[in-house]
Amino acid sequence: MSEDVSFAGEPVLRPLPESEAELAFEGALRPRSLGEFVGQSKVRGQLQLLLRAAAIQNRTPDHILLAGPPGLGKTTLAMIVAHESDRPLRMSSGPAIQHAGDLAALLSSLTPGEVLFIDEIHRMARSAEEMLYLAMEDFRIDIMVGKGAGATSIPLDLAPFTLVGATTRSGLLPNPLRDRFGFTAHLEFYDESELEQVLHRASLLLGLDIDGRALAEIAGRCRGTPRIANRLLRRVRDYSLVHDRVSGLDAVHAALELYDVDALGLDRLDRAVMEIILNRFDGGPVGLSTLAVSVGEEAETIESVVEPFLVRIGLLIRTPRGRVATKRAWEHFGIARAGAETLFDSELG
Ligand SMILES: Nc1ncnc2c1ncn2[C@@H]1O[C@H](COP(=O)(O)OP(=O)(O)OP(=O)(O)O)[C@@H](O)[C@H]1O
Repeated sequence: MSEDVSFAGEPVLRPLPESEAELAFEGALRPRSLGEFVGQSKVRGQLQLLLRAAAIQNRTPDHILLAGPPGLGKTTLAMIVAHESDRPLRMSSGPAIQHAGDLAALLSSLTPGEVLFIDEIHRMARSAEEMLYLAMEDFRIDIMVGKGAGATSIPLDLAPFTLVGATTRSGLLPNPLRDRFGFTAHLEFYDESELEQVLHRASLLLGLDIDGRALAEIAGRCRGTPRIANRLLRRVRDYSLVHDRVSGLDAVHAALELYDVDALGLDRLDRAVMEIILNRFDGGPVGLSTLAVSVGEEAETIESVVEPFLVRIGLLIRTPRGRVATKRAWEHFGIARAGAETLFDSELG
């Protein structure tokens, strides 16, 4: 059985109750304090300072913007901000706030000191965004009553609150909104040693007895993303449950092969994209829309989910003429080009 482990004085982690361990959705594995939160040490230090200063002055912490790709811990940190400042948390999302009235109802119902988390804040309606400017700065909103010439605005004071916004597309936020956050944290992808810590912690909570080599193998294939790490760990757990004779590393290799995750962490869609570029477009360049149609996916999915990873691990480059496969891509997919240098070389001169 896995040993107890504490994170720098944090509560000792013990396996979840059997029922919860079996249903261990993300929530059950989610860190509940900054001490349990693995990696992102700079962000953790900045948040800890901001929260402690607010506590000393007995005021609500400044508004916080959490930016970064999916699965890196933005929601987790929002929950930790509420937990560490011992304040209630209210959760919403940009898509759920499609009118200023939606936001007015939300803001006016907040209790003093409440933490309001708005996920995907870049997808909030513009009219609501403009209402947020005054709310963030003066804890006040102006409610428009009536229409046309007879319309009047009624000021409504709000309870002081802390807004935590999360976004995967910070470039889409208008400057007036971005400027009103007292602190913006940029979450980076995790390195393999941090992901091994995430996995070790999750294995303790899941009551999994899995060796370090197996955790290292998973860490190398989860695209620098804790959400993916935990998901792959659960698949390995399932595989070991069904094939109870299989050891840690064998279970990892067998499970990840079954779920189509290769040695670099590429999944089915990643490989489909790369194989189209390599085989159908001879390494590229190929435009985003052509690529999306060829693999039958939305261009947005290709651009915001698939490509950042392929670029980050050096299989793809984005050029003005389109996407181009790198030499490493040809090697990884074991496709020899007949003699000629890859376009990648000529692209870079
Ligand atoms: N630093 C971390 N340490 C340990 N586990 C983590 C960490 N960050 C994230 N996780 C795990 O990954 C899961 C996903 O994290 P989270 O939901 O916070 O990501 P997110 O950035 O909000 O994603 P999205 O942008 O898709 O909403 C969490 O449930 C948690 O179990």
